[in-house]
Amino acid sequence: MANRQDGLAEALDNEQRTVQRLYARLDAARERAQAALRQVYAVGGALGGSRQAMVEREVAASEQARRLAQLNAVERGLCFGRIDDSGGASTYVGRIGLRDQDHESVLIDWRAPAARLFYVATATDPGGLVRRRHLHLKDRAVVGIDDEVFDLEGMSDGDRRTLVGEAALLAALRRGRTGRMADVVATIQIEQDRVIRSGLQGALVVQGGPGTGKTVAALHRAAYLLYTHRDTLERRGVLVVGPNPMFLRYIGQVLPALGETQVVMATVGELFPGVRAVAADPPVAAVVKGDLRMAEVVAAAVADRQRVPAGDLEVELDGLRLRVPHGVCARLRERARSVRLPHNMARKLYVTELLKELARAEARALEESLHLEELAVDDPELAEPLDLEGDLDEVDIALAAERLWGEEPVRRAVSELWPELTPQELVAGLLSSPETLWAVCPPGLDWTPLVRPRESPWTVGDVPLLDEAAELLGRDDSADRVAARRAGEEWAEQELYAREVLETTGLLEGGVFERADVLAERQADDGGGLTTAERAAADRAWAYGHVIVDEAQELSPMAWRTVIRRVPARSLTVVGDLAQTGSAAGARSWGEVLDPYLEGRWREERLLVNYRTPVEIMLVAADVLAAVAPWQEPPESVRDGGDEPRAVRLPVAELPGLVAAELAELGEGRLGIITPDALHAGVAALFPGAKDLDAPVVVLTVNQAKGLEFDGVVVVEPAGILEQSPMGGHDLYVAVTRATRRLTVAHEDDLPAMLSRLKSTM
Ligand SMILES: Nc1ncnc2c1ncn2[C@@H]1O[C@H](COP(=O)(O)OP(=O)(O)OP(=O)(O)O)[C@@H](O)[C@H]1O
Repeated sequence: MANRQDGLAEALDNEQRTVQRLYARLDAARERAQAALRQVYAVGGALGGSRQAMVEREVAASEQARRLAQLNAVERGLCFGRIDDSGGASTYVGRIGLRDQDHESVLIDWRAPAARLFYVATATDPGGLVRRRHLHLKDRAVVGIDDEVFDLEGMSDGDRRTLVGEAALLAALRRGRTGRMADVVATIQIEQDRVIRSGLQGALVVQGGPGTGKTVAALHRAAYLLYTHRDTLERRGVLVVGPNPMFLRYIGQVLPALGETQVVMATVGELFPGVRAVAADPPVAAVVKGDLRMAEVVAAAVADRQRVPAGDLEVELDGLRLRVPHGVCARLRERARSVRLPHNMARKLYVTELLKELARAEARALEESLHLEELAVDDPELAEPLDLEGDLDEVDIALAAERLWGEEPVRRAVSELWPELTPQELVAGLLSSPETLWAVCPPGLDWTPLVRPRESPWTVGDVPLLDEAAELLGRDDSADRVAARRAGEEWAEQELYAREVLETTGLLEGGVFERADVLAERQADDGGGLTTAERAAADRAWAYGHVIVDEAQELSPMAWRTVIRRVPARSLTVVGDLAQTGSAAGARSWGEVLDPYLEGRWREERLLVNYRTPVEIMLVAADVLAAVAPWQEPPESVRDGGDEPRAVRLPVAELPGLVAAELAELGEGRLGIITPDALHAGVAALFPGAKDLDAPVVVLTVNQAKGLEFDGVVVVEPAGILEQSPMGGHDLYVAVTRATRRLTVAHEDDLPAMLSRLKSTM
């Protein structure tokens, strides 16, 4: 025993020395990046040099600043593993790659091919390794190690573990939840590694039950792809689409902790710059809005705004009546449509042509009025009709058209026939007009649930309609508008950033810059100083290099259209669980939603192990799954020995007592209270302050809880969750699979049959 202890102490000592050396290399790399940053600004004096030189300096500076940020991000847990091969060589694996003074590699980035064995070696297939070691660090000190020795000779069948680094994994899983997802770079499992390192090309679907690490694997995949395809992806950017803002906050720290800060995160409701939709439609309206036929509806609504007057077009101008025959108006509309340009662009052509017709009409009207005057003076000499129209040449017509465009009655008449439209005007107008909906919806599509007042707030389901409208109306200037609006905010941010740069680099003391605003101005000079991620987020038409869609089962067919438009290269990671589909407009099969765009050219990986929910809770969840998606196998839980789930019958008003008892059981842990939509406000009122993920208690609807997890969960009134929508059973499955340790069901109504395993106490 003493020998083993001595051996461990010695191993810790040795590893401590190595880790110290690695941190020294990290410090040296930081100093180099800081010096390089200082150098960039020092070259050519404070503000001198050509514009070209300045731009180059800014590019170099932002590269060094990014490097510095990355080196700072990897401080915690810099090195977490070591692999030893049968030839006696050891390789250390960490959050970043580092080299010594002789340029020899001393730490391998976890994403590099050489680090792969750390994740995929198993007892049955050790790939030439004799040992894998997990290092546990507290700050810069090695506080523990876990070894797996791949000694096939001495191993029985039962010993052949399927979990990689089991001890380290279980230790990671036992940690209390903080309200923010953490990276799992030290304990990635083989099936997750396959997802993470799958190629960039094409679409990868990751289907897996609750807690199988779909989200965490997808985020590590983003980091892996950025590392492996840095050039392409930094230029084009990576977009992560999540189900709601709370979820995006929950996962928001994972990529920065992996040194990657240039990823855009958005809900579908945020994909249209300038609109921030959070409200949800009632299920019936969501289904209609999400139907692919809505693309035709929007197209028909645009066409409906390109009109021909009922009779001739008549415009009163300075006592003259300009008349363009109905047939001519119809011909002009056909001609403008036939160029197949978006509405607002084709409008230019239409307006030009119509103004020319109006110019001719004006000449005719003038002729006519002169003729009448002449008739009135009764001079047969002068009564010969004039031919003013015939006398006009092209230049006269163009000049007259230009003059007419300045006349309000003309503008009004033209705009009634072919108005300039924003997507917002078109969609708000369409949804508030039963007559238009009736006229433009195809038979069989029940448009009645769509009707609403014109000033209604935007819903998430509106965003794909706005996006569709933007495509049909023409390249919009949303990026410019957002940029203009942000210009003010940006300046404040620029200055703050510049101040930080000055402080971290010491440029302030060096006297290179005295004022942060001077530096900020120079940064602003370079295309507004926006990063790829910022430019991409502000531009509706941005083409991303890769898009990750999480909780992808929730997207409607129309939402898919919007997302796919963002990634012309069709390089996608689609992550979800069809048994958790809560939206009535959501997916029932991956083929159904993806085939229209990918024609079967997508591959699927399945994740089968549940890292969140203990066996005891999963038994309850499995009953729900059997009732709502009997074709799906529940995932297998890694954890066991959790507390027995229970049900308590009590009125909602008594929840605070139950929650206090649950918190006492959890000790340090955090608790989520999940309610039916209808009870949410009432329950939230019982727990003031329980709104944010950082609070010890948070009250959520199932929709808000999607993708999140808590040490303990209280599910309130499951019968209400079941009944709240056609997908209520799926919602209940989501609710009962959020806990890592304790699940308690609080109910006043009878428990649904699918929860009969729970014995209710008063
Ligand atoms: N390899 C791993 N090492 C340590 N923890 C892991 C690992 N894989 C998953 N986890 C943890 O398991 C939990 C569930 O992971 P995640 O949220 O990614 O699952 P999910 O499949 O997206 O779940 P859901 O479908 O319910 O949203 C998280 O706390 C995650 O950190």
